[in-house]
Amino acid sequence: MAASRKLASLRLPPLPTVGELIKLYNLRAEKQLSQNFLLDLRLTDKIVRQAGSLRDAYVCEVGPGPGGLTRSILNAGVADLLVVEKDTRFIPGLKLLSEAAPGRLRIVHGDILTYRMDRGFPVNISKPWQEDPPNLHIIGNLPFNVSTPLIIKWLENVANKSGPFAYGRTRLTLTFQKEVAERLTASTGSKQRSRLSIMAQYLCTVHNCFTIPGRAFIPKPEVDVGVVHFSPLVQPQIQQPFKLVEKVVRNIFQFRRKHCHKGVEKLFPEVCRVELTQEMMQKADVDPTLRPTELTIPQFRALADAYAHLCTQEPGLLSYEFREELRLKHLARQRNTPTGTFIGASSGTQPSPQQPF
Ligand SMILES: C[S@@+](CC[C@H](N)C(=O)[O-])C[C@H]1O[C@@H](n2cnc3c(N)ncnc32)[C@H](O)[C@@H]1O
Repeated sequence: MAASRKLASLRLPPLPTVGELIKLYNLRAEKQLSQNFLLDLRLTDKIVRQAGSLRDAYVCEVGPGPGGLTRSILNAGVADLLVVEKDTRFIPGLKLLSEAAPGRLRIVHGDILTYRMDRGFPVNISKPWQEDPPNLHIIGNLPFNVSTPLIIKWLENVANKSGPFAYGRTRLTLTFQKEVAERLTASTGSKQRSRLSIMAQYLCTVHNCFTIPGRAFIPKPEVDVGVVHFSPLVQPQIQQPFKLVEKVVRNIFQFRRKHCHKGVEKLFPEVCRVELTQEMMQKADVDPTLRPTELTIPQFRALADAYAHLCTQEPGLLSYEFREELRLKHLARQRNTPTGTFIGASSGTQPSPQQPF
C-alpha cells in the first residue's frame, strides 16, 4: 500500500503532451539524426515494462528527443534518470520535464557513442558480476544510424566489464530496425542467423520482446521496429578475447552460404592455409561442411578455442587479415597491368561484399 502510494507520488504532474511540445518548440524531425518519435504513451509504457521493475532504479536513456519514452521511465518510479541527447533543440523541453520531476532527471547534451557512462552513476550502485544485476538499466528508442555500432561497442564493453558494465551486469532494453532485432535474436539454423546473433548471444541472454509497426512513429520510418532486451550472462559462452571471437565469427560468416571451412581458411595465410584449416577443424571437432548459419554457439566456442591455441603456436597469426592480403594483391596486380586498369576479383571463391553485422 505504502509502496503504491510512493509510486503514485512519483508520477509526473500534468504537462503539455509530447505532441504539443513538438509544436511549441517547432521540433521537425532531422533525418540525419534518425529521428522517429514515439508519441503514444501506451507504447512507450510497454517498452519500459520490458525492462522489468524500475522502482528506485538508475536509468540511462539514449536519445530522449521530445521525451515520450522519458515520461514513461519517470512514471515507472525511477530514482535517477540520465538522458543523453545529441540535438540541442530538445534540451528546453527536457528541462521542463526535469522541473516536473525534481532531482530525478539529469540531462547530458552529448553523443552516446563517446559518452563515458562508467562515470555517469554513483559507484555504490555497483554489484559484483557474479551476483544479481545492479539496479541500473539502459533504455532507448535508438537512432537507426547508431544502433549497430552502439550495440557492438556495448557488447565489447560487456566482454571487458567496462563502460556501463563497470557497474555489473547492467540490462539493456533497446529498439532496432526489425531486421536487426531478428538477427540479434536468431537461433541456430534460422535464415537471420548472422555475426550479430553470435556476438550478442555468447555474451547475453537476448530476447526479442515485440515489434512496433513503423506507422506508430512520427515521421513513419520505412521499416518496423523491434524491442530487444539484453541481460549479460554471468559466464560468457565463449571465453576468449572479444576481438579474437569477432575475427573468427566475421571470417566464418563472410561466406554465409558456403561450407564453414571456407571462411575458416581465410584466417590463415595462403602458405599454411590448407594445413592449419584442417588442424583447426579437427581440434574443434566441427563438421567442415556445416553452413555458418547451422553452427551452434558451443561450436563457435570450440572454433575460437582452437584458433586461439593455433595463435599461441604461430606468432603473428592473430594479426593476419585475409582482406588485407587481398587488397595488397590487387594493388600489386594493378601496378603490373600495362593499362593500369583494375583487375577485379575473378573466382567464385571471393568473399561476398562485407556482410552487415
Ligand atoms: C529515434 S529518435 C527517438 C526519440 C525519442 N526517444 C522517442 O522515442 O520519441 C532518436 C533520438 O536520438 C537522438 N540521437 C541521434 N544520434 C544520437 C547520438 N549519437 N547520441 C545521442 N543521441 C542521439 C536523436 O536526436 C533523437 O532524439
